[in-house]
Amino acid sequence: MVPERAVILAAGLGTRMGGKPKGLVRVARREILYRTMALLQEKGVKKFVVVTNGKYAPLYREFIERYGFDAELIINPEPGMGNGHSLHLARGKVSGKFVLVMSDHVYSRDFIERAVNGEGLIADREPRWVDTEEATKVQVKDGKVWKIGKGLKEWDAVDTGFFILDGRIFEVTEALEKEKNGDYSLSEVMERAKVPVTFVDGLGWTDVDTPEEINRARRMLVRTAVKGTGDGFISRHLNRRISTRVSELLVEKVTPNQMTVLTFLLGILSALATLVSLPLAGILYQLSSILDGVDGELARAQLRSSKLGGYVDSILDRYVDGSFLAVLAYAILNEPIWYLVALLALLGSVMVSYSTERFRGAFCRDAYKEVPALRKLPGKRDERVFLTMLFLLYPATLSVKALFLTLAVLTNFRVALAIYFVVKKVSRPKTI
Ligand SMILES: Nc1ccn([C@@H]2O[C@H](COP(=O)(O)OP(=O)(O)OP(=O)(O)O)[C@@H](O)[C@H]2O)c(=O)n1
Ligand SMILES: O=P([O-])([O-])O[C@@H]1[C@@H](O)[C@H](O)[C@@H](O)[C@H](O)[C@@H]1O
Ligand SMILES: [Mg+2]
Repeated sequence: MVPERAVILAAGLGTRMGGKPKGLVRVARREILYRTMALLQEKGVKKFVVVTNGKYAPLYREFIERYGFDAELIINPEPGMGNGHSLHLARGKVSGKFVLVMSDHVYSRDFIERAVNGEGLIADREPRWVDTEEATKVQVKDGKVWKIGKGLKEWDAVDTGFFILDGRIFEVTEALEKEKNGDYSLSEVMERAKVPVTFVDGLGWTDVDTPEEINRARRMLVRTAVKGTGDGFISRHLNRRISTRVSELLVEKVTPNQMTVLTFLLGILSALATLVSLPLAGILYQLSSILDGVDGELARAQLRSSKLGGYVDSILDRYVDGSFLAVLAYAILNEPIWYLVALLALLGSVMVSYSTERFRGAFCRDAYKEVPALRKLPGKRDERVFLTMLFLLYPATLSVKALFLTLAVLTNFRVALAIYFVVKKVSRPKTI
């Protein structure tokens, strides 16, 4: 059960960041704290307690009001003390289980979806986006924190700055308040409390302490924004390597919808280019296919995914494919039988997408997740576009006819197999 409360430690002065509230630093066009609070809210957290300092309180208050978060601000009058004291100040504001997070950590959706179901300190045994030299490291014994700190020589995992705790933690902070006169770190609290450790390994999260680490956080968000299923062979092994780098360059400047329109226009340009130069048309078509992945990456990295955006993007892709094949047939073919083949290629290209989208309409599920066999079938859009480019690099009527014949057979055979696999899956008892 996901806790309904979350405490956010945001009382630090951000000196390594040039003296600014790190939770309000924007990465991929969103404040760090917006992303964390919005994703936690999506998972069921209803109320937030933000512990900040007197200098940054007005800025956090404006931020909370602007986005309408149900959040209470607590002022830590001594931000120069350890952040364990900041946690202690939240005592009495939360009861039962609660989430505790750092304001300067950037978490991907996948990470939060896993972490909110954990217990105790969420630790990563395969940290991909932090400098382990700088990170807080944890030695785990019997499933609990045994030792914790940045200087550990031997360690089992890295502290992700994400915790699922309960009221008992304040017994430990109470004791440390007296022993340390209020100056102690969160790490000391966790080591004293011997909190349980939950491993969430290898997912997207990072700690932002310096301006350089903003770039690392941006790269993490984009690289982990690649959609899970549905990518074809060319997309997985070629297109995504390029599109994610383009997304990194654009993620602070371009919205997903702007990218959708740009990619559509490039696709239409590639169709018109078939009237001028087949090799150029093929290359532009492949370029538009690569960039077609950017709008989705931007949307997921910027937390701006929308059903409407995906809907429009899918329809525009069909028009690009239809226009390209139609203009290519008009430019090169002149025999009725080959117009028929071109028509079958165009129909098949649209039906590949329709067959999986109709599955979603009928069963409200993702076809590639429900019927894994579909992922192995060749003929997805990224593969078709790449194949088209290859055929058009040799600009001859024969290669165009061979292309249309290949697409007509490939796409319609794939649709037939898709129907077979779906029928097989649905007719099996207790499947969908
Ligand atoms: N007295 C403090 C010190 C830090 N923090 C919080 O604990 C997290 C980790 O601390 P750190 O990365 O050190 O943040 P800053 O102290 O702001 O950074 P700096 O050390 O560069 O000043 C941050 O979310 C920070 O806001 C806190 O709540 N109370
Ligand atoms: O590096 P930093 O942000 O100053 O230190 C932080 C620690 O104060 C915190 O206890 C831990 O949970 C975070 O992961 C991070 O390591
Ligand atoms: Mg930090």
